Amino acid sequence: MALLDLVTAIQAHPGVAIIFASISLTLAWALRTRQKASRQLNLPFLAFEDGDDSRQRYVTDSGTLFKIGYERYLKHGKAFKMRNYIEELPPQVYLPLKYLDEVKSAPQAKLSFPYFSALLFSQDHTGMAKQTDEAAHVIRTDLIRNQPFLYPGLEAERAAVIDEKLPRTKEWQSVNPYPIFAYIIARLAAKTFASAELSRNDEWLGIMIGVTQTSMAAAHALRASWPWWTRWLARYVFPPVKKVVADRARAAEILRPILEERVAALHSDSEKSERPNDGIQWLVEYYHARGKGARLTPELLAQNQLFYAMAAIHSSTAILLSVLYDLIDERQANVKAELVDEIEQVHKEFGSWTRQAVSKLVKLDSFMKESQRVHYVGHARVTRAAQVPYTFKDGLHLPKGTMIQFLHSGPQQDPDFFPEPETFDPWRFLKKRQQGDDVNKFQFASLSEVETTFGAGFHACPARNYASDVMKLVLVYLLTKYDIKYDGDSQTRPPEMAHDSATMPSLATSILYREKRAD
Ligand code: HEM
Repeated sequence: MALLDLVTAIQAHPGVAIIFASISLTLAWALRTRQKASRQLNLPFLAFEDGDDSRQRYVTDSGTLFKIGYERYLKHGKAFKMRNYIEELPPQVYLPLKYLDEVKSAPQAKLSFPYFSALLFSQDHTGMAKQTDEAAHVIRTDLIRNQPFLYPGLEAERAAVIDEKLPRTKEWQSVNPYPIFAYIIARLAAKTFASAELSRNDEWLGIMIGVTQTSMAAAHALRASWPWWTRWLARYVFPPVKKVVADRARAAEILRPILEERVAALHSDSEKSERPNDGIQWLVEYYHARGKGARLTPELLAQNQLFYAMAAIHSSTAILLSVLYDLIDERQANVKAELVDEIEQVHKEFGSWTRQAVSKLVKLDSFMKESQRVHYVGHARVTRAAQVPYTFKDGLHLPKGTMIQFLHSGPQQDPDFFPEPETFDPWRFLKKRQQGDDVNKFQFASLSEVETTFGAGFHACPARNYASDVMKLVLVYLLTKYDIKYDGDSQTRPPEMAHDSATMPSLATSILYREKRAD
């Protein structure tokens, strides 16, 4: 509308003037609040100083800046901020380790893990499933309580799904591993966190594997083309957002009969021991115990299931693939043979892969941890956003909406924490375990201020021991049943992929596999 038309409309309809004035005032208020907020965040601003400080540089090369930020600020106990390539979000704030304890103990109502995701993924407008308190609670209690009983089922399912996706062949076969591993992990996750029948439902698995990608694509597309005050409309008309909403609705439809059956069984006089032991049941019983049975709708169950899929599938798949890339690297040939020996000895002793048996794979555990130290998946951990203005004990003030995180990658390469950090020492953590007074320390799933693969504090991943063991079960099968190598002349690990603070093992690399031959 041209300016003249606008003036005419305002003269003819005073109501238009009021609406126009309110929108202008709201916009001015929002702008002012944002400017005020950025003034209040009193931290040094880190930027590329070599002539290219473009937005694209932050997408592809943030790792370079993180190294500088670690040496210049974090190592000396100082926080810094840097541009967020998602322009509408506030600057990224990285904190030194001295703030970790305070962040760990800060209540969710102040420094929130789910609120960080809500901002990062524009969850209010894309329909992406948000984390609920009960989703985390159930993993923290029921998964941990039931974990030892899950191993026989997981061991069998792992063999079935790997045999299906990597059929035994005498000749080398070339495959792109990421989608295959994502399917394997998704099926095991569905068996644990949903139900046995859903772990064999390919439509369900497709939605669960796809949800992270479709949700992130929707957030990017929405932010690129929709001003924030129009985004509430997107779920009705914008295809990328409609896809997220449709998948969520379809997941709820698939769940409806299963939920009805589970709720009916609770009201029958069936024995508790006859009921399934899986994530759907844990959630159904969680609600039932609180007298909220009627409120666990298929939609809410779908939300929790989609959240589990986002938490479980790509994190495990990326680490699994990353560890495999190190295992088949020609520089680790002797180490691989030692790991196979360990696996065979433990299997001989235990006969099956119980939780206790898996815990005896101490060399594999050390190798996985060193692999993640050197080839970590993602730079940032312990991500939180300030739900209210928050001031640390030393006076550092975070305005409401500030997104904070710790630089997981910094300490991994720091000789003060890990001597000769550039050397890949497969037994680095095994030696630390043997030298220390506590053999439970320095394991793949351990937590400490520099062991932050699984976060820190109350919100640290409650499924970390489960996830670590599932990856081991898959690796044990791959190492003992298959020969695997890179497809191509080079038999060394390909470089990582990077996007903003995310890092991933190469997704473009192919591997060759065949049925294992006796050497
Ligand atoms: C290797 C695989 C995995 C990695 C690397 C991983 C990593 C993480 C990290 C970094 C956090 C945030 C912790 C923090 O900020 O302090 C987290 C939280 C969480 N993860 Fe995992 N995770 C993995 C697998 C899983 C699996 C299989 C599940 C099962 C559903 C799961 C469920 C959760 C839940 C429920 C939370 C939120 C906890 C809370 O807010 O209290 N994760 N995970």
